[in-house]
Amino acid sequence: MSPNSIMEPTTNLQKRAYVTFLAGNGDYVKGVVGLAKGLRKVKSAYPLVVAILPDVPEEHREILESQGCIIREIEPVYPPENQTQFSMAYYVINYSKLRIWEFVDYGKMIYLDGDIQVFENIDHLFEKPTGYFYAVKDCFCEKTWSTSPQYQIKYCQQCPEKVQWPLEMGSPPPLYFNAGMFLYEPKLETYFDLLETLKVTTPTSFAEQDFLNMFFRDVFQPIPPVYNLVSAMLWRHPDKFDLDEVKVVHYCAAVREFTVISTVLSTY
Ligand SMILES: O=c1ccn([C@@H]2O[C@H](COP(=O)(O)OP(=O)(O)O)[C@@H](O)[C@H]2O)c(=O)[nH]1
Ligand SMILES: OC[C@H]1O[C@H](O[C@@H]2[C@@H](O)[C@H](O)[C@@H](O)[C@H](O)[C@@H]2O)[C@H](O)[C@@H](O)[C@H]1O
Repeated sequence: MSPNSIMEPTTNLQKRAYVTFLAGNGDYVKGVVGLAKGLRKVKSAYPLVVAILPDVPEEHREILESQGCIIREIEPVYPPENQTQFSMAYYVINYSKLRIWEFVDYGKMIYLDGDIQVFENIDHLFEKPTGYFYAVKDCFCEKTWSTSPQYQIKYCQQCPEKVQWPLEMGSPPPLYFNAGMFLYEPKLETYFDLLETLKVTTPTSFAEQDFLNMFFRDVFQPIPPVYNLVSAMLWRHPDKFDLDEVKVVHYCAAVREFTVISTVLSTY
């Protein structure tokens, strides 16, 4: 079958949506419901697509549909066989996020993790110039990074002025984004390239986040932390953002830190 006979869904470059990922029958569905409510509350003009693995129960699918979500079942994506110790064992299922590049009936999509809440409208991000991958720089200061050279020398890209990257360690790591929120353009060519590249890429601690950082390194455009405030930023780098300007909060923290997050956010 010649390549041009592959039936491609019609791409509508003006068609936009938010998209998240849901796996399993646990509490993440509550996060996705919160995300759907948050987007509605800030009067977003675009729907929320939920890419779900087959293990999401019918009851959860119905709850999401009742919240106006567009459900799309995807097949899991697994990294090559490996002995990698992921920073969190369950990260292995996060490679399934790569399926969202197949949603080519949309021209642009903003991916948001299910543990994210949107407090102000961010629809304007869709007007960003095409051809780039927009995301927020991550922080290396949490224990989850303890096996990384950055953590071991207390270097963080959020404050490179504090601990200089030593010359003897070569060039500093390239800018690195958190993969819990990003603006991207679904394209089949990119999708197939992602899957083929994954087959020959050794998995590392942060699973698909590391992989996406490697894959999009040349087109990654950092956007301000107010678009994906990784919770650790509240206690690690409070000087790097204005809490009054925060639009999106990413609750990716150990449970004990939720008290800090809720205390700090409740004062605003
Ligand atoms: O068992 C799981 C694990 C992860 N996720 C989805 O994958 C995202 C990324 O995982 P997680 O939030 O745990 O990563 P973090 O940003 O907290 O490291 C979640 O927000 C969910 O949207 C899920 O649905 N079920
Ligand atoms: O599978 C890898 C995950 O990596 C990222 O989470 C991490 C990262 O933010 C670290 O910097 C934090 O220290 C850590 O707590 C947090 O879990 C993404 O948010 C998530 O969507 C997913 O890609």
